[in-house]
Amino acid sequence: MLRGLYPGRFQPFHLGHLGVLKWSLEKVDELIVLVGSAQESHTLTNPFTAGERIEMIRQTLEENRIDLTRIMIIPIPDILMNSIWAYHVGMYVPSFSILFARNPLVIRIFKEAGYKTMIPPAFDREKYNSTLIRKLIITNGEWKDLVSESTYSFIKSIKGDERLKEIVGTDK
Ligand SMILES: Nc1ncnc2c1ncn2[C@@H]1O[C@H](COP(=O)(O)OP(=O)(O)OP(=O)(O)O)[C@@H](O)[C@H]1O
Ligand SMILES: NC(=O)c1ccc[n+]([C@@H]2O[C@H](COP(=O)(O)O)[C@@H](O)[C@H]2O)c1
Repeated sequence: MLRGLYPGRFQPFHLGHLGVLKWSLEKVDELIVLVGSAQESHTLTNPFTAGERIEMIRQTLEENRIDLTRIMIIPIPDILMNSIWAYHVGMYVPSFSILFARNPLVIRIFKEAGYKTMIPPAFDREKYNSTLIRKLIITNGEWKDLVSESTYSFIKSIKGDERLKEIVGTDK
């Protein structure tokens, strides 16, 4: 049984993340989606709580009829020491043998810790990136099509868009 790990902040989870997840699931039997920076929320770069991000991911998987028995979604807070981060992660998640990531720091840390790493293709990265989505939310731009229908509805239901705008002070 082959298990993989896909870390990210997922602020918010978008269709590029979904592309990576589907691609990774073709390579392994089970995938751990690691929700990083779990301690963060209510900031410009990290507006959503770990729990909210887990809901977005889970609802998107359900919407896309992805077998949830093959996926674990696990939150993890950051630590101050990059050199031991892979071991810290190893303590929070079931064993895995392949890392899926495009973030160079993450790849480096896990390579040094002896893990096999695979770099997924970029899925329309100019369009599908969370920084752009957060910017569009703040400026009242069109971001609906960059996330799944369930993520869009979920963010609206928790008034996550209003939260983000209030944080940066552009709601007035
Ligand atoms: N469109 C995409 N195609 C392929 N990989 C992606 C895409 N978007 C993000 N990733 C990868 O998914 C992982 C988690 O990404 P992350 O949660 O940081 O999203 P992001 O869109 O890069 O967010 P932000 O803009 O807030 O930094 C990283 O390895 C990142 O490179
Ligand atoms: N020292 C640490 O705690 C450490 C090191 C590298 C990445 N991370 C986390 O892993 C996640 C990586 O995701 P991104 O690719 O979205 O940046 C982030 O939440 C990041 O903070 C944590």
